[in-house]
Amino acid sequence: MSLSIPLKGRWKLLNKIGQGGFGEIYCVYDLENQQKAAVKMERIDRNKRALRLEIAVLKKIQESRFSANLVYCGRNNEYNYLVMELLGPNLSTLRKKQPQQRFSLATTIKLGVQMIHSIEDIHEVGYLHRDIKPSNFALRLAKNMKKRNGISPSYCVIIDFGLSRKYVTSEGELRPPREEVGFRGTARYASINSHDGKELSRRDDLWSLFYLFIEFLEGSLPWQRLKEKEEIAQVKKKYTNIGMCRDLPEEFTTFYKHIDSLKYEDKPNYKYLRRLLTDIYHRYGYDENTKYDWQIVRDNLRGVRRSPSLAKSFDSTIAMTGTTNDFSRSKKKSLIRAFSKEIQKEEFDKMNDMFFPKVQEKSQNNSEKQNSKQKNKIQENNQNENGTSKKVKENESEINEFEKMMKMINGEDKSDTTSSLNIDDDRACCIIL
Ligand SMILES: Nc1ncnc2c1ncn2[C@@H]1O[C@H](COP(=O)(O)OP(=O)(O)OP(=O)(O)O)[C@@H](O)[C@H]1O
Repeated sequence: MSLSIPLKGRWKLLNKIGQGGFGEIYCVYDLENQQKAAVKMERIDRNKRALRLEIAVLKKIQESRFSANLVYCGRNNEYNYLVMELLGPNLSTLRKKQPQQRFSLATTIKLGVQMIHSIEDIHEVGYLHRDIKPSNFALRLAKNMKKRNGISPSYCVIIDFGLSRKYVTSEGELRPPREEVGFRGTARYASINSHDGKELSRRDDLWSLFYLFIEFLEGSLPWQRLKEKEEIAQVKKKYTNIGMCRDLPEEFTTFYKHIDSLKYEDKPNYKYLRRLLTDIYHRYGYDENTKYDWQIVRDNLRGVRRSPSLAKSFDSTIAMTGTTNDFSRSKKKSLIRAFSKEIQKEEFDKMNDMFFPKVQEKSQNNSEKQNSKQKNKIQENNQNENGTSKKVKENESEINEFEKMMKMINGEDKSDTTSSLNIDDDRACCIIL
């Protein structure tokens, strides 16, 4: 596609930053506010479309600190597109850059608590994500960390709602499970229920998160090298908590047991799961100064060259956070004990609240202001963007639905909500290994 013509005369395409099964992600330059943003593009002649659903879910979780800011959605002759906040690297890329391709316990826990929050927030608005995996979490850029309405946004953000599904009815009741459904998600992280063709529920997003934790801490999963999803399923079924959590703090076994106890209809105890992680954090003596692995590696590179004493203290820090692979797991644990500070549980709770305050309502005022700003912008350019392509044959009602949603998202139609959209949840499904 041409990179020279700005989308809607406003977003100039700079470079491609991501490619997924459903679309391409570009970094764009916003000529209006001189800021960079990200655009997800989906060809309108594709058979399987996911962007409409993605926009609907992203809109619904805009109140969450764990979502990317939705800026605009539109269509031109070739693409449906979504303009959103530009994020940093995804967690899969970051992990692969770590020594032995694994994260420390501290980093895994800090990210883990945020990931549980983000999953809870999606569930709260009635959707399952159904594709929880490291590349579907990305870091927020430092310049976007400033408070919005007094609330600090999270550092780790959940993305990609192309495989989401509404699990409640419009009355808020749980949808009854279908007898048999096809495989959904990404084979490496999919729950056994998904392999078995069962209807997924809230517990399944947490199963994927559990596999993600193991990969973060161990550097790989036991089925890492397998390509066929049937083979992956066989190996997954052999691994119980004993095999998976053997070398990990006992709380991971408790985590496993909790999600294993959940039935289709059960609501997971998100708070309890977060608590299990923060208990480990507390016990190992990590505190608010404990850095993410990528920050340590960066500082380490700077510091070691400058001063030997600083280098020594970095060695201690690295031992505590487990970013080096020169230490065995037990050596790391004993070093952590040696360095750990005795902090009180109450203090830790305070610290946890400070890091991960509860999601609060953003002020109505602000979103109204945003809506009216966007409304003005869309009115200026409406003529060019809303026409349907003569070259591409499309289903009329689908176009109408997308445009209806565009109007609502971009602030032109305030009477509507995404829940009234007729989105066929499973149309976008595909098997991704
Ligand atoms: N807002 C963003 N800012 C920066 N990078 C992003 C953004 N959104 C997505 N990306 C990058 O693009 C990659 C692919 O994005 P996404 O998962 O949304 O696409 P997808 O087509 O649904 O992918 P998949 O088929 O893997 O599920 C992400 O892993 C991330 O690295």
